Amino acid sequence: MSASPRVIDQQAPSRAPVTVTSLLEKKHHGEKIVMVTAYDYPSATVVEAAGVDMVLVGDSAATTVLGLDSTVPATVDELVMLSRAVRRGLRTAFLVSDLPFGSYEASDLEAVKSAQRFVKEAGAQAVKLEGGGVMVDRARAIVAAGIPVVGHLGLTPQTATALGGLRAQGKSAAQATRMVADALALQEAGCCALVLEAIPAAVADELMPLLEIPVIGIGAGASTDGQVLVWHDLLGLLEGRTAKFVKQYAHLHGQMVEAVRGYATEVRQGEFPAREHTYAIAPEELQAFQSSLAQLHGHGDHDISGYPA
Ligand SMILES: Nc1nc(=O)c2c([nH]1)NC[C@@H]1CN(c3ccc(C(=O)N[C@@H](CCC(=O)O)C(=O)O)cc3)CN21
Ligand SMILES: CC(C)C(=O)C(=O)O
Ligand SMILES: [Mg+2]
Repeated sequence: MSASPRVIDQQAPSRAPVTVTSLLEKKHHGEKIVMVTAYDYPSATVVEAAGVDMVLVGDSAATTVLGLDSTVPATVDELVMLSRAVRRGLRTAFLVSDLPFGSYEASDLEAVKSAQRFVKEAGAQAVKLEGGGVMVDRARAIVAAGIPVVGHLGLTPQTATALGGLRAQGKSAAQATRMVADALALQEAGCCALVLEAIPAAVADELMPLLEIPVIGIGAGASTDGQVLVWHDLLGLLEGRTAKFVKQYAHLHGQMVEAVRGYATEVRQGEFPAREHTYAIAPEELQAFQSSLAQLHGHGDHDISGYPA
């Protein structure tokens, strides 16, 4: 085989790369923005082929890919590795990487250093960080370093312990009012977009007219400029219950179990591999090989080809 180009490189480019500017244009034209998470090369090629606008390498990788029970343990090294793989599968979609818990909160310097790793090592086009308050300063520092930042308010899973669990946020007037202040502050700090997670739709409805940057919702109702879902959730790749905001567009877990069961059954019954999955050797080469084996061992009649003639 010659050095074969990646599958996606063989497709004719069908649209220009998504940029911060084109996302803003989409908002202004009232076109919904589609975002989805991806964590590796194959998932990236799928979301690219499906034409999504933004791809998030979420710290949800901790729960969806690594099997942990929260996003807190995710590290920059892990998310950089996954982001690099996703980058290789994208051509036009806009790549955002989550800054994991503990990689940006302590200082502006720490935040900028972490964000730079995603840009330099993985080719991320933006980073996302969770929270308002002092995190607005972290966002501003990263923007000042020339890296686009996506904010994230509402249910912020990295600080779920402080929020009293993975619970919808902004359900009190006080909380909702603070969220508006944080959203405006993140916008003022230069964020290029904002994610709103698990808040009442009516709160998002009130927030939308106040914001000029694209707002991507997950469990924030239908009025946001776009939606984001987790890859495993939308495809039904994991067993068990999902959050209220999840819609499953497929149930691939069951299909995958069936496929692997089929494989196991065929191996056990000797049906796989069949002849078409096996390599042939020229009869004269096989004969010569068997003769040399016979010489090595001093007697003949071995058939070690493994397959009946
Ligand atoms: N697969 C997956 N999808 C996600 O969206 C996701 C992750 N994993 N892991 C990291 C965080 C955790 N997230 C979650 C997880 C669970 C709920 C959940 O079950 N929420 C309750 C809220 C109940 C309440 O507010 O009282 C729900 O029923 O929706 C919400 C967000 C979002 N992120
Ligand atoms: C759910 C999205 C917004 C996220 O932050 C993640 O997947 O980590
Ligand atoms: Mg996240």
